[in-house]
Amino acid sequence: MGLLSVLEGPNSDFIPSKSPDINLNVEINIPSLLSNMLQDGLLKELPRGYLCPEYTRPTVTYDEYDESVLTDIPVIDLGLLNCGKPNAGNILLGNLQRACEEWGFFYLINHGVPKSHVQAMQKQARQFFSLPHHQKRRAHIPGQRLGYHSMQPTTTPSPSLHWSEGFTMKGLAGHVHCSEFATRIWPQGQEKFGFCDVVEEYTKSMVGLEMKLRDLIIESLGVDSKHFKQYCNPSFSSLHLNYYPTCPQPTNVVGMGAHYDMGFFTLLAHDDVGGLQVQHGGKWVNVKPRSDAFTVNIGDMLQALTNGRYKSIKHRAVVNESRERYSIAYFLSVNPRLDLNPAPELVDEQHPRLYKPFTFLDIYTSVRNKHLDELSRGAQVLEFLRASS
Ligand SMILES: O=C(O)CCC(=O)C(=O)O
Ligand SMILES: [Fe+2]
Repeated sequence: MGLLSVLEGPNSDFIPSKSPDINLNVEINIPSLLSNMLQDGLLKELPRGYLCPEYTRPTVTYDEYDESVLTDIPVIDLGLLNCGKPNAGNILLGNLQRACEEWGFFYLINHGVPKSHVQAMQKQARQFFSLPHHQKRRAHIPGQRLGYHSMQPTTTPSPSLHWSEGFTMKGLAGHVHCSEFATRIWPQGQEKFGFCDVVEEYTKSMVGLEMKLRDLIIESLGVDSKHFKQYCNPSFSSLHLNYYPTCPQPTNVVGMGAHYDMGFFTLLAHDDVGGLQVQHGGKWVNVKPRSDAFTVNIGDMLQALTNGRYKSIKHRAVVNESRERYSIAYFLSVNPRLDLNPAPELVDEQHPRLYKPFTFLDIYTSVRNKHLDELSRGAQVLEFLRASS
């Protein structure tokens, strides 16, 4: 089979290469195709653009679990809300407060989202990413953090390409715009209805859960909720599907480089293949997927609104040689045009204001571009917004 015919379509996104890694003068930055070509022997080596510099190379492989640390990862049980036991609600709020202060990350169990909704969404993600490349590309919108990307655009610049593909849908109050994408991907097919129905059902579940969790997080801070709600009312949310194909050199690449999520918090549904790593106490920790749980990570905007009390956590995704992986991230973000100010109750003499006022939009229009190098080396964007600098 000729190399170009592997691209299976007229519209493929190969990029002319200055120093070709393969015989033809093209470099194909599509991890799923590269993975197949490496397996079939059509390609001998990973294209150089994917190889990590030493300092970002994964040091822990995807399934090395440190049980002693795993048992420390906080577990937040929403079942405590309705269990009828006295004081259960306060126990839940205390647990949540500690999880957000000490980790910025937790497993969320008894969350009320039916397993069937998660499984249906995972099935749709698998179906979408297994389409021929030219068909997935119909959902590609150049230059935007929206739609399908074979080169994932992440908020944090990365020194190497990510070994993953992504598909982002955005919308307000959980109404993510799905049907335009679906009609482009399947102009004649019935598949579009199935896809949109599942996305709608899943996001509806996520909105319910997101609101419940948002209110609990605010309650756990013991502050007036009005201050927080102005930033996420209506909720600015997005649904992001991740696909990590198998890779023959998993310790030389990253599925998704180290980053902090920018928003309020992220609800992540995993399949049973590990790959998420979070940084805690200076070490990378592999997070074992739990089929009964979402993982939740606090984002930078919540860190700023709480004046640094709740921590955004650095995380990344690693890949492996034998099992492809899918994850579904639901991001709750903030109104991009509002100045972010901490809750007044969280600023006092002992806790002076940590960050200057800034908007979410400022990050994209100026802050990020001024600090690309530091960010690609793992810095958090909030470091450049310190009130004292
Ligand atoms: O797939 C994962 O485990 C991580 C995904 C992630 O961090 C993201 O989509 O922001
Ligand atoms: Fe993330």
